[in-house]
Amino acid sequence: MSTPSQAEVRRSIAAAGTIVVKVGSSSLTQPSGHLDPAKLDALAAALAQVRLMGGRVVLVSSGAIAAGFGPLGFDSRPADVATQQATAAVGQGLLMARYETAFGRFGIRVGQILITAEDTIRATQYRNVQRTLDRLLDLGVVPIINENDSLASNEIRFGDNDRLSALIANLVRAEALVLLTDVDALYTAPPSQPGSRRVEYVPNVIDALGDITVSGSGSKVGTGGMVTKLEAARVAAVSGIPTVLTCASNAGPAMMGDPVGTVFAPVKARGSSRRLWIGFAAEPRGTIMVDAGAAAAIRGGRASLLAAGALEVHGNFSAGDPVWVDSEDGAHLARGLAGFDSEEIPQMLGRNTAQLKRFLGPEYAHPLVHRDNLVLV
Ligand SMILES: Nc1ncnc2c1ncn2[C@@H]1O[C@H](COP(=O)(O)OP(=O)(O)O)[C@@H](O)[C@H]1O
Ligand SMILES: N[C@@H](CCC(=O)OP(=O)(O)O)C(=O)O
Repeated sequence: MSTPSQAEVRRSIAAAGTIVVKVGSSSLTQPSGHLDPAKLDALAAALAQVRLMGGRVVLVSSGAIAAGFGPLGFDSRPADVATQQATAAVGQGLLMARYETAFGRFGIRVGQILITAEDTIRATQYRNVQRTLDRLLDLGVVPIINENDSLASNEIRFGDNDRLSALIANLVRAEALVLLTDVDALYTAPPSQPGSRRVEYVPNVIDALGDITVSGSGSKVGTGGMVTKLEAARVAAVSGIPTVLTCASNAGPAMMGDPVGTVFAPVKARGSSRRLWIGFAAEPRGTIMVDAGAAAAIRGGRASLLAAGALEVHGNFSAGDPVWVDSEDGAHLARGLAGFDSEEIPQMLGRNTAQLKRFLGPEYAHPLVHRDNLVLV
């Protein structure tokens, strides 16, 4: 695929039929950290324009914790996980009530979907989310998605919504991803650093990562900072989706293809969404180390990981969890979804299918990771 010009990428964003917009907590809050209804109303108005012109719009919105801590009597965002989860349970309803009113002014309905990283990697859940989103969009609804903070486990969670928004863009086959934050663009270094310059166009986000200094959140309420936004732009780019990153007040112009913020070109034609999901959705829970023969087969791209080629297993995971597949020298070869619990695997290591069937039973005569659930890294 040849690299498009900046103008071409911006035009493709303006022409997008389906668009995923992610807004961070920092764009929805006052300096105190509390939710700012005026900012939320302005965002809803910009998205409503696109919807009313026939666009299919999905909003991934953070802000549940920001919306909840004031009403609960806290001065700032709580630091411990249990209180954050309780605060999100209170704030999510308040956030949705605000969105309902704001979009209602334009006669637009909204629908809430809360997602945990854990349930998005299961095939059935993945298909359920996809089906529900497709139907909501067919009905003209603006789906509003957030991580299910109250239920997310500490070990497996998105934390920020940046990567989640890129996965959702892939899931709904969006033609554009818009990341709205509290800075107007990506800079060559954190904007507080003297000499940092705005980056207008990133033709290849993978190559660009080495030239840009990024840091975590600059605000009291955001979590991921630029690191997770670049990761989201990368996930979108490898799914064939262009991204524009800018501040929330630029949402309208960004979606119209105006020269605001930073635009990232797609680097690949559209790929399989389920495989991408496996590759990026959640942190692996463990590692299966393989011998040289299995490593070569996996690098070839068509092979399942069989127990015969596996040497060691590390970590504590259940069947269906994401795992690394590593070579003997510790290099990551692939990510995949394990076919067995970690404690079942040691007795299977090095055994071929006939041996597995004979010694352990027919239920063990299956790959440790099936090729449909394996993504090279
Ligand atoms: N190279 C960079 N260019 C722009 N912003 C950066 C860069 N590195 C770090 N940042 C910081 O990232 C912040 C945005 O991330 P974050 O606070 O997590 O926002 P959000 O709540 O929108 O997810 C900015 O306010 C900025 O301070
Ligand atoms: N899901 C959390 C998002 C946490 C957060 O701060 O995310 P972000 O502002 O996107 O970095 C919430 O709604 O509060």
